[in-house]
Amino acid sequence: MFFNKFVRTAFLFRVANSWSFNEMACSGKQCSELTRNISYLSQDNAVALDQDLFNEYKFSVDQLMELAGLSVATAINKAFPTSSYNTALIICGPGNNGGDGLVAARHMTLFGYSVSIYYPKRTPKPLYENLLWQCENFGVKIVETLPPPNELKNQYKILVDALFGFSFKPPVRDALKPALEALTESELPVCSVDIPSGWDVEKGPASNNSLKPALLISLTAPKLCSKPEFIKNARHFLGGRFVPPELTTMFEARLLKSSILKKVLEAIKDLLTQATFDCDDNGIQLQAMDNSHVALVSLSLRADGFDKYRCDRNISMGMNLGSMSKILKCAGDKDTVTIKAQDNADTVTFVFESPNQEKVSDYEMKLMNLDLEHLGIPETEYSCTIRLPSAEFARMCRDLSQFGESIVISCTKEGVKFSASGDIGSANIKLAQTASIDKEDEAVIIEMDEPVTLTFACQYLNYFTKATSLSPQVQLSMSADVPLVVEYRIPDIGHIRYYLAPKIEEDDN
Ligand SMILES: NC(=O)C1=CN([C@@H]2O[C@H](COP(=O)(O)OP(=O)(O)OC[C@H]3O[C@@H](n4cnc5c(N)ncnc54)[C@H](OP(=O)(O)O)[C@@H]3O)[C@@H](O)[C@H]2O)[C@@H](O)CC1
Ligand SMILES: [K+]
Repeated sequence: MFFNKFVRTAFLFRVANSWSFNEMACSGKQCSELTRNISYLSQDNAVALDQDLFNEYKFSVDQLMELAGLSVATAINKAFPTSSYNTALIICGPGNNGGDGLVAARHMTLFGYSVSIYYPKRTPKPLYENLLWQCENFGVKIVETLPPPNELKNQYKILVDALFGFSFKPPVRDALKPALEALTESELPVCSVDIPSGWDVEKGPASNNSLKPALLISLTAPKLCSKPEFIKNARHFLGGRFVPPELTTMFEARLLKSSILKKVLEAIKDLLTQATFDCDDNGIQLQAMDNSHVALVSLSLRADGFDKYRCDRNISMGMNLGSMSKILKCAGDKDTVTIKAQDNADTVTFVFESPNQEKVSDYEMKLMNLDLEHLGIPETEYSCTIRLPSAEFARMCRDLSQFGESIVISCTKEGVKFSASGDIGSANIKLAQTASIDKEDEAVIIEMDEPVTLTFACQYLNYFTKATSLSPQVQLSMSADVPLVVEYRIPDIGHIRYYLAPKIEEDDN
């Protein structure tokens, strides 16, 4: 009993079926596996993956077939339980799809079904001969002659279609036509293994008369013909847990402290509703104008700052930052966070793991197609750079914004002055360079080639200070007539920089 339960969870992932969605959704780990596997394979890809499993990953055919057949039996038992569907006829073809059917027959017998097999074109190889031998010894009945399709329902409650898999090339040859007709014309629910027989592996059913399965169990990965527009209302499972994770994931970035990513999001989400994360071998970059096109945000997270980083191909992921922030709020501060994406995927997955792996949760987020142009940021020599404690800067910006909408930053050899004025009066805060630097985080350091005085909108400076918790220090770089740069260095991993153009003093004329 326990074993049965175990194998069900271990080998079966549901792809698209409303009926036990909640069960899957709350079972943490399985959901991440589920999303990782949902990309559709062409016929060539399916054959290539098959070869990789044998050649690169050293699986044997009977190993894969056993796992495939077990997941088929498990899916059938879920969708068509023995309480209502106790008799099954499995129609087996000459290839490996038929072999999956022979394995499923044995497991279905153990699940309590009364199983018969129709196996018209037997392949004289020890693998198939042994599987058939095992079936016979497990009490599976071998049907030599098929009754007419309309009589099948007098003897069986379900049919299992293990006739053709991904190597089928239409049209079906005469010798196997009766087997296919039984599947298409019986009016019994049909459970198709990997590919509904007779369908084009990529283009789906050829006509309205093609097989309409009630259940499809994709093996390894769904093929193009299993897209929802083809399988319509059929229940759809993904079976066969033998795909090595590295085959399906092409981007993976892991941080032991999710808090860094949470803080990064806090630092940008009020300025940007959406942004593209550009990932390559060197790390993750984000560059975007704020929603009102006044400020520019530039984020850089180096690959070596992550605890694990892998990016097989450059990938740009457009994300809604509000949604991403909601997801990151679900992570505990001590959780590790892993961001994962598949090749050409339209989703990204966030996995949070508690310190002892007692709790693992994953969240899948839809990616967006953002057509955002990249703005080159020129390397600039600045007339002044001011480093000061980030909390001090945040407090000054907040305090001064009570007085007016703008802050004037004036850097001279005496120090730096932040001023604001408005209806209630005016305010000036002067900071001098720290005399001795005992505590670097608390130091004020001013480097000045030429004095500069510029005016900036308070509102934006206040947005920038949302990055305060990322770094104990902030650096302001200023030159006449170029945007101010407000930079927070994120320890050991990168930086976030905000660029803000100075306000032009209004001319009296
Ligand atoms: N890792 C994986 O990927 C795994 C794959 N697995 C399973 O293997 C399946 C693929 O197996 P496969 O390659 O043996 O091909 P499959 O489709 O069963 O049969 C080909 C046979 O059909 C015949 N035939 C073809 N066209 C025909 C026609 N028009 N009319 C009549 N006959 C026709 C063809 O004959 P031939 O043309 O060679 O004379 C040949 O004998 C896959 O779908 C999955 O179920 C799992 O077991 C484990 C993991
Ligand atoms: K099939």
